[in-house]
Amino acid sequence: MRYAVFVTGPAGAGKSTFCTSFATHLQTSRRAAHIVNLDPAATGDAFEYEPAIDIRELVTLEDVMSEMGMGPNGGLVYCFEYLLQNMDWLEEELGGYDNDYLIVDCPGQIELYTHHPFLPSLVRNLQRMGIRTCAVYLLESQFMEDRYKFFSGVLSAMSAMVNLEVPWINIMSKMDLVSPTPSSSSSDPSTGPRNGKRARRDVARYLDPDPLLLANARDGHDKFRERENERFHELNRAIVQLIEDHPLVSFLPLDLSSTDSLEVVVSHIDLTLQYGEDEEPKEPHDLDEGDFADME
Ligand SMILES: Nc1nc2c(ncn2[C@@H]2O[C@H](COP(=O)(O)OP(=O)(O)OP(=O)(O)O)[C@@H](O)[C@H]2O)c(=O)[nH]1
Ligand SMILES: [Mg+2]
Repeated sequence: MRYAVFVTGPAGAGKSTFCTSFATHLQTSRRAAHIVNLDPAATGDAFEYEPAIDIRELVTLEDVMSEMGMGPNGGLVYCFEYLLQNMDWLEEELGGYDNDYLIVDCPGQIELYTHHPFLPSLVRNLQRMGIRTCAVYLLESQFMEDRYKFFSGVLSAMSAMVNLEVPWINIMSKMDLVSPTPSSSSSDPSTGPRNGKRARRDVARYLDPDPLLLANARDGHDKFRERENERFHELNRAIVQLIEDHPLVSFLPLDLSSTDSLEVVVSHIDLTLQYGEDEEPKEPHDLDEGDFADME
Protein backbone atom coordinates (compact mmCIF):
# COMPACT_ATOMS: atom_id res chain seq x y z
CA MET A 1 0.00 0.00 0.00
CA ARG A 2 1.21 3.49 -0.85
CA TYR A 3 0.25 6.61 1.03
CA ALA A 4 0.33 10.29 0.13
CA VAL A 5 -0.09 13.27 2.42
CA PHE A 6 -0.71 16.60 0.69
CA VAL A 7 0.78 19.37 2.78
CA THR A 8 -1.23 22.50 1.99
CA GLY A 9 -1.80 25.96 3.45
CA PRO A 10 -1.17 29.64 2.81
CA ALA A 11 2.22 31.09 1.88
CA GLY A 12 4.85 30.81 4.55
CA ALA A 13 2.73 28.61 6.85
CA GLY A 14 5.69 26.26 7.32
CA LYS A 15 4.73 23.57 4.80
CA SER A 16 8.21 22.80 3.49
CA THR A 17 9.68 22.85 7.00
CA PHE A 18 6.97 20.46 8.21
CA CYS A 19 7.58 18.15 5.22
CA THR A 20 11.25 17.86 6.17
CA SER A 21 10.54 17.22 9.87
CA PHE A 22 7.80 14.74 9.00
CA ALA A 23 10.05 12.83 6.59
CA THR A 24 12.89 12.75 9.12
CA HIS A 25 10.53 11.51 11.81
CA LEU A 26 9.22 8.69 9.62
CA GLN A 27 12.74 7.72 8.58
CA THR A 28 13.86 7.46 12.19
CA SER A 29 10.88 5.13 12.76
CA ARG A 30 12.19 3.03 9.88
CA ARG A 31 9.37 3.99 7.59
CA ALA A 32 10.11 4.73 3.96
CA ALA A 33 9.24 8.40 3.45
CA HIS A 34 9.85 10.53 0.40
CA ILE A 35 9.21 14.18 -0.30
CA VAL A 36 7.38 15.10 -3.48
CA ASN A 37 7.84 18.73 -4.46
CA LEU A 38 4.77 20.11 -6.16
CA ASP A 39 5.91 23.73 -6.13
CA PRO A 40 7.20 24.68 -9.59
CA ALA A 41 8.49 27.96 -8.12
CA ALA A 42 10.52 26.44 -5.28
CA THR A 43 14.08 27.69 -5.25
CA GLY A 44 17.00 25.32 -5.13
CA ASP A 45 17.69 25.65 -1.43
CA ALA A 46 14.06 25.25 -0.31
CA PHE A 47 14.64 21.70 0.89
CA GLU A 48 16.97 20.17 3.37
CA TYR A 49 16.72 16.92 1.42
CA GLU A 50 16.54 16.40 -2.29
CA PRO A 51 12.89 15.65 -3.17
CA ALA A 52 12.39 12.13 -4.54
CA ILE A 53 9.95 13.46 -7.12
CA ASP A 54 10.09 17.06 -8.26
CA ILE A 55 7.64 18.87 -10.51
CA ARG A 56 10.54 21.13 -11.51
CA GLU A 57 11.96 18.23 -13.50
CA LEU A 58 8.82 18.44 -15.63
CA VAL A 59 8.20 22.17 -15.61
CA THR A 60 9.45 25.21 -13.70
CA LEU A 61 7.67 28.48 -13.13
CA GLU A 62 10.76 30.35 -14.23
CA ASP A 63 10.73 28.73 -17.68
CA VAL A 64 6.99 29.23 -18.09
CA MET A 65 7.32 32.90 -17.22
CA SER A 66 10.21 33.56 -19.56
CA GLU A 67 9.07 31.34 -22.45
CA MET A 68 5.33 31.97 -22.34
CA GLY A 69 5.54 35.58 -21.16
CA MET A 70 3.28 34.83 -18.18
CA GLY A 71 3.16 36.38 -14.73
CA PRO A 72 3.76 34.33 -11.58
CA ASN A 73 0.11 33.42 -10.90
CA GLY A 74 -0.96 32.64 -14.46
CA GLY A 75 2.34 30.78 -14.77
CA LEU A 76 1.52 28.60 -11.77
CA VAL A 77 -1.87 27.73 -13.23
CA TYR A 78 -0.14 26.84 -16.50
CA CYS A 79 2.32 24.57 -14.62
CA PHE A 80 -0.51 22.63 -13.02
CA GLU A 81 -2.40 22.33 -16.30
CA TYR A 82 0.81 21.00 -17.79
CA LEU A 83 1.25 18.49 -14.96
CA LEU A 84 -2.30 17.19 -15.42
CA GLN A 85 -1.66 16.78 -19.14
CA ASN A 86 1.44 14.78 -18.29
CA MET A 87 0.16 12.41 -15.66
CA ASP A 88 2.10 9.58 -17.29
CA TRP A 89 5.27 11.42 -16.20
CA LEU A 90 4.08 11.44 -12.58
CA GLU A 91 2.87 7.86 -12.79
CA GLU A 92 6.27 6.77 -14.01
CA GLU A 93 8.03 8.74 -11.27
CA LEU A 94 5.74 7.17 -8.67
CA GLY A 95 6.29 3.71 -10.07
CA GLY A 96 9.38 3.02 -8.00
CA TYR A 97 7.76 3.65 -4.64
CA ASP A 98 5.92 0.69 -3.19
CA ASN A 99 4.83 0.50 0.43
CA ASP A 100 6.00 4.04 0.85
CA TYR A 101 4.85 7.26 2.39
CA LEU A 102 4.88 10.22 0.04
CA ILE A 103 4.86 13.69 1.56
CA VAL A 104 3.62 16.14 -1.05
CA ASP A 105 4.82 19.71 -0.53
CA CYS A 106 2.34 22.05 -2.20
CA PRO A 107 2.74 25.70 -3.24
CA GLY A 108 1.39 28.47 -1.00
CA GLN A 109 -1.04 30.12 -3.43
CA ILE A 110 -4.33 29.86 -1.60
CA GLU A 111 -6.45 30.06 -4.77
CA LEU A 112 -4.91 26.78 -5.83
CA TYR A 113 -6.82 25.10 -2.97
CA THR A 114 -10.01 27.09 -2.98
CA HIS A 115 -10.77 27.88 -6.65
CA HIS A 116 -8.94 25.60 -9.03
CA PRO A 117 -9.72 21.99 -9.95
CA PHE A 118 -6.04 20.98 -10.21
CA LEU A 119 -5.44 19.50 -6.79
CA PRO A 120 -8.74 17.57 -6.74
CA SER A 121 -7.86 16.15 -10.19
CA LEU A 122 -4.39 15.26 -9.02
CA VAL A 123 -5.76 13.55 -5.91
CA ARG A 124 -8.20 11.54 -8.03
CA ASN A 125 -5.31 10.47 -10.26
CA LEU A 126 -3.29 9.27 -7.27
CA GLN A 127 -6.29 7.39 -5.91
CA ARG A 128 -6.73 5.75 -9.29
CA MET A 129 -3.12 4.56 -8.97
CA GLY A 130 -4.09 2.94 -5.67
CA ILE A 131 -2.43 5.53 -3.46
CA ARG A 132 -4.27 6.27 -0.21
CA THR A 133 -4.44 10.03 0.14
CA CYS A 134 -5.13 12.64 2.79
CA ALA A 135 -4.36 16.32 3.22
CA VAL A 136 -3.15 18.53 6.03
CA TYR A 137 -3.76 22.27 6.04
CA LEU A 138 -1.29 24.41 7.92
CA LEU A 139 -2.23 27.74 9.39
CA GLU A 140 0.53 29.51 11.28
CA SER A 141 0.09 30.56 14.88
CA GLN A 142 0.43 34.25 14.00
CA PHE A 143 -3.14 33.98 12.71
CA MET A 144 -4.27 33.80 16.34
CA GLU A 145 -3.00 37.31 17.02
CA ASP A 146 -5.95 38.91 15.29
CA ARG A 147 -9.35 37.27 15.51
CA TYR A 148 -10.48 38.61 12.13
CA LYS A 149 -7.39 37.30 10.46
CA PHE A 150 -7.94 34.03 12.30
CA PHE A 151 -11.50 33.60 11.10
CA SER A 152 -10.50 34.40 7.54
CA GLY A 153 -7.93 31.61 7.97
CA VAL A 154 -10.67 29.28 9.26
CA LEU A 155 -12.86 30.11 6.27
CA SER A 156 -10.03 29.47 3.81
CA ALA A 157 -9.33 26.13 5.51
CA MET A 158 -13.01 25.22 5.23
CA SER A 159 -13.11 26.28 1.60
CA ALA A 160 -10.02 24.26 0.73
CA MET A 161 -11.40 21.24 2.61
CA VAL A 162 -14.68 21.36 0.69
CA ASN A 163 -12.83 21.78 -2.63
CA LEU A 164 -10.36 18.95 -2.13
CA GLU A 165 -12.71 16.26 -0.79
CA VAL A 166 -10.11 14.06 0.92
CA PRO A 167 -9.66 13.13 4.59
CA TRP A 168 -8.38 16.31 6.16
CA ILE A 169 -6.45 17.56 9.17
CA ASN A 170 -6.00 21.19 10.13
CA ILE A 171 -2.75 22.05 11.86
CA MET A 172 -1.78 25.18 13.76
CA SER A 173 1.91 25.46 12.90
CA LYS A 174 4.75 27.40 14.57
CA MET A 175 3.34 26.83 18.05
CA ASP A 176 6.85 27.37 19.37
CA LEU A 177 6.15 31.08 18.84
CA VAL A 178 3.14 31.04 21.15
CA SER A 179 3.85 29.65 24.60
CA PRO A 180 5.60 26.70 26.17
CA THR A 181 3.97 23.36 25.39
CA PRO A 182 2.39 21.56 28.35
CA SER A 183 5.10 18.90 28.16
CA SER A 184 7.99 21.35 28.47
CA SER A 185 9.58 21.98 31.85
CA SER A 186 8.70 25.68 31.87
CA SER A 187 4.98 25.11 31.43
CA ASP A 188 3.96 26.90 34.60
CA PRO A 189 1.21 29.30 33.46
CA SER A 190 2.33 31.87 36.03
CA THR A 191 5.54 32.42 34.10
CA GLY A 192 3.44 33.74 31.21
CA PRO A 193 3.83 33.18 27.51
CA ARG A 194 7.19 33.23 25.79
CA ASN A 195 7.92 36.26 23.60
CA GLY A 196 4.94 38.06 25.09
CA LYS A 197 2.58 36.15 22.81
CA ARG A 198 -0.89 34.88 23.54
CA ALA A 199 -1.42 32.81 26.69
CA ARG A 200 -2.17 29.12 26.36
CA ARG A 201 -5.63 29.24 27.96
CA ASP A 202 -6.66 31.60 25.16
CA VAL A 203 -5.16 29.30 22.55
CA ALA A 204 -7.71 26.56 23.24
CA ARG A 205 -10.45 28.87 21.98
CA TYR A 206 -8.61 29.12 18.67
CA LEU A 207 -7.62 25.48 18.23
CA ASP A 208 -11.23 24.48 18.61
CA PRO A 209 -12.63 27.70 17.17
CA ASP A 210 -15.02 29.42 19.50
CA PRO A 211 -17.41 31.47 17.34
CA LEU A 212 -17.97 33.74 20.34
CA LEU A 213 -14.47 35.08 19.75
CA LEU A 214 -15.90 36.80 16.73
CA ALA A 215 -19.36 37.52 18.12
CA ASN A 216 -17.92 39.21 21.22
CA ALA A 217 -15.18 41.11 19.44
CA ARG A 218 -15.77 44.34 21.28
CA ASP A 219 -12.58 44.91 23.19
CA GLY A 220 -9.31 46.67 22.44
CA HIS A 221 -8.64 47.68 18.86
CA ASP A 222 -11.57 45.59 17.68
CA LYS A 223 -13.91 48.20 19.15
CA PHE A 224 -12.59 50.70 16.69
CA ARG A 225 -13.40 48.46 13.75
CA GLU A 226 -16.91 47.71 15.07
CA ARG A 227 -17.73 51.40 15.24
CA GLU A 228 -16.29 51.90 11.81
CA ASN A 229 -18.76 49.60 10.15
CA GLU A 230 -21.99 48.18 11.49
CA ARG A 231 -22.34 45.98 8.42
CA PHE A 232 -19.13 44.31 9.40
CA HIS A 233 -20.91 43.25 12.56
CA GLU A 234 -23.71 41.69 10.53
CA LEU A 235 -21.17 39.81 8.45
CA ASN A 236 -19.50 38.53 11.60
CA ARG A 237 -22.82 37.25 12.86
CA ALA A 238 -23.36 35.38 9.61
CA ILE A 239 -19.87 33.85 9.82
CA VAL A 240 -20.45 32.83 13.44
CA GLN A 241 -23.64 31.10 12.32
CA LEU A 242 -21.79 29.32 9.51
CA ILE A 243 -19.07 28.04 11.85
CA GLU A 244 -21.64 26.92 14.42
CA ASP A 245 -23.63 25.09 11.76
CA HIS A 246 -20.55 23.39 10.30
CA PRO A 247 -18.22 22.58 13.17
CA LEU A 248 -15.74 20.93 10.82
CA VAL A 249 -12.72 22.98 11.60
CA SER A 250 -10.43 22.42 14.55
CA PHE A 251 -6.66 22.60 14.69
CA LEU A 252 -3.99 20.29 15.98
CA PRO A 253 -1.15 22.31 17.48
CA LEU A 254 2.27 21.64 15.97
CA ASP A 255 5.43 22.68 17.78
CA LEU A 256 8.39 21.38 15.79
CA SER A 257 10.71 21.98 18.74
CA SER A 258 8.88 19.14 20.54
CA THR A 259 9.13 15.55 19.33
CA ASP A 260 5.97 14.73 21.29
CA SER A 261 4.02 17.36 19.41
CA LEU A 262 5.23 16.07 16.04
CA GLU A 263 4.41 12.52 17.12
CA VAL A 264 0.83 13.47 17.96
CA VAL A 265 0.39 15.08 14.54
CA VAL A 266 1.93 12.07 12.78
CA SER A 267 -0.32 9.67 14.69
CA HIS A 268 -3.37 11.65 13.57
CA ILE A 269 -2.17 11.48 9.97
CA ASP A 270 -1.59 7.71 10.32
CA LEU A 271 -5.08 7.30 11.70
CA THR A 272 -6.60 9.37 8.92
CA LEU A 273 -4.78 7.31 6.29
CA GLN A 274 -5.51 4.11 8.19
CA TYR A 275 -1.81 3.53 7.89
CA GLY A 276 -0.38 0.14 8.63
CA GLU A 277 -3.65 -1.74 8.79
CA ASP A 278 -2.11 -4.27 6.45
CA GLU A 279 1.42 -3.94 7.79
CA GLU A 280 3.36 -5.48 10.64
CA PRO A 281 4.62 -3.06 13.28
CA LYS A 282 8.37 -2.56 13.12
CA GLU A 283 10.78 -2.69 16.01
CA PRO A 284 12.03 0.73 17.05
CA HIS A 285 15.77 1.01 16.69
CA ASP A 286 18.59 3.04 18.15
CA LEU A 287 19.81 5.93 16.15
CA ASP A 288 23.35 6.40 15.11
CA GLU A 289 25.01 9.02 12.98
CA GLY A 290 25.00 7.07 9.75
CA ASP A 291 21.23 6.78 9.74
CA PHE A 292 20.59 9.86 7.65
CA ALA A 293 23.35 9.21 5.16
CA ASP A 294 21.15 7.21 2.84
CA MET A 295 18.23 9.58 2.90
CA GLU A 296 17.24 11.01 -0.44
N1 LIG B 1 9.38 29.59 14.58
C1 LIG B 1 9.08 28.76 13.59
N2 LIG B 1 9.34 29.12 12.33
C2 LIG B 1 9.03 28.26 11.35
C3 LIG B 1 8.45 26.99 11.61
N3 LIG B 1 8.23 26.37 10.43
C4 LIG B 1 8.68 27.21 9.47
N4 LIG B 1 9.16 28.35 10.01
C5 LIG B 1 9.73 29.50 9.27
O1 LIG B 1 8.71 30.07 8.47
C6 LIG B 1 9.23 30.44 7.19
C7 LIG B 1 8.47 29.75 6.08
O2 LIG B 1 8.67 28.37 6.19
P1 LIG B 1 8.45 27.38 4.97
O3 LIG B 1 8.55 26.01 5.50
O4 LIG B 1 9.30 27.75 3.82
O5 LIG B 1 6.92 27.73 4.63
P2 LIG B 1 6.10 27.27 3.35
O6 LIG B 1 4.69 27.12 3.82
O7 LIG B 1 6.73 26.10 2.71
O8 LIG B 1 6.22 28.55 2.42
P3 LIG B 1 5.81 28.67 0.88
O9 LIG B 1 6.22 27.39 0.20
O10 LIG B 1 6.57 29.86 0.40
O11 LIG B 1 4.33 28.89 0.85
C8 LIG B 1 10.72 30.08 7.22
O12 LIG B 1 11.44 31.23 7.55
C9 LIG B 1 10.81 29.05 8.30
O13 LIG B 1 12.06 29.05 8.93
C10 LIG B 1 8.18 26.64 12.98
O14 LIG B 1 7.67 25.57 13.31
N5 LIG B 1 8.51 27.56 13.91
MG1 LIG C 1 7.33 25.78 0.70
